[in-house]
Amino acid sequence: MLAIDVHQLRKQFKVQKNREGLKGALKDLFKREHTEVMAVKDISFQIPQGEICGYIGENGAGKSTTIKMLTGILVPTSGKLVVNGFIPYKEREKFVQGIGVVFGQRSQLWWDIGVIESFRLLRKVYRVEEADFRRRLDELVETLQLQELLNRPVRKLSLGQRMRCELVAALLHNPSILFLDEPTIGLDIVVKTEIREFLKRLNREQGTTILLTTHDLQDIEALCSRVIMLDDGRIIYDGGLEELKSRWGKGREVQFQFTEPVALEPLSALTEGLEVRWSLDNDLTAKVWIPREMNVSEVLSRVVGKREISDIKIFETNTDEIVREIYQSGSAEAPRDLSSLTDDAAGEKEPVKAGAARP
Ligand SMILES: Nc1ncnc2c1ncn2[C@@H]1O[C@H](COP(=O)(O)OP(=O)(O)OP(=O)(O)O)[C@@H](O)[C@H]1O
Repeated sequence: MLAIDVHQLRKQFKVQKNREGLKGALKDLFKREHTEVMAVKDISFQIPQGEICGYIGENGAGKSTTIKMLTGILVPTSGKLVVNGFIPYKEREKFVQGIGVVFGQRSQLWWDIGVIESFRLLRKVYRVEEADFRRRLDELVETLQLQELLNRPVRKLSLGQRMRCELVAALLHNPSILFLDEPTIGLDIVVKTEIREFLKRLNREQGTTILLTTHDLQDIEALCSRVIMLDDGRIIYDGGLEELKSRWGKGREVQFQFTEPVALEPLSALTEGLEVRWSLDNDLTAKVWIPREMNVSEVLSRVVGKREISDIKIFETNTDEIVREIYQSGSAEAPRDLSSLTDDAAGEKEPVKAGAARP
């Protein structure tokens, strides 16, 4: 069974227009004018159980709107949507038992009471058996090292501590799908790494499916084998991270650590005739940028043997740059070019009841 199955999903928002001036305001009183904003434009994708998939795109691309539809908070304008075997907005009560949600910017914990009290309340909300709750809580508290925090009120926790508690809150009922919206936002690198490790382990040991929205491409690199990229409400890429890099990556950088001080000119002379770019990090360290189509060994062979080298590191193009590159090439060219990669084959269109956001 698929964890998430989406066909031709669309979300259109009706936005009220404000007319200018007093006259306009008076007219607005009687008859409001509306415009429509199409936040998600007929997207299709399938996510098998046990996958960690990154859902990325610039601000306003439609990520949150999709997640809200997938978690049953918003009703789609049209399209087909099955998550964990349920239609999220229709079968909400049964549906939420099987999913966990963490919104990095919002908390599902009660601000003024001890963390453990929030967990106990959530146990009741999700109707988890006491024994199961205890077992699960012990496990999570141990892995995320929350022992000392359990009796503190949430408002007294640091952001990193709070995020770890949010994860526990989202996982107490043992959901098979976890939706994460910017889970590492604002966290320092140590906590980010801890959270990534925890998510990897959760996926490996329990087979939890994870859909992850993030602006932090390190999250994607660390966790996701697949990336869905959204631009202006449409999917412009759906595929492997490696494939994304090889299609759009702009080359590699090799860093040399020399045993004796070096300067730019003699280094450039070594690679004369090759389209590479040298830069110095410090006296002993230099980097050379190599275009993707060139073989790294071509450059290495020119340098090794001529200079004494104590260390070599090869850096792949950073995904951040790739994404920027795709955006810059614009939604006009990129989607056409990438359409063969997206799983956007015209699925049957099955309109569902349009409606407003649920409270
Ligand atoms: N309730 C709403 N009413 C009207 N327009 C909306 C509503 N929610 C979102 N939009 C619009 O839909 C588009 C997509 O917004 P959405 O929040 O899904 O983007 P996003 O990719 O999550 O962006 P971000 O990274 O900034 O969170 C935007 O143009 C936004 O202004």
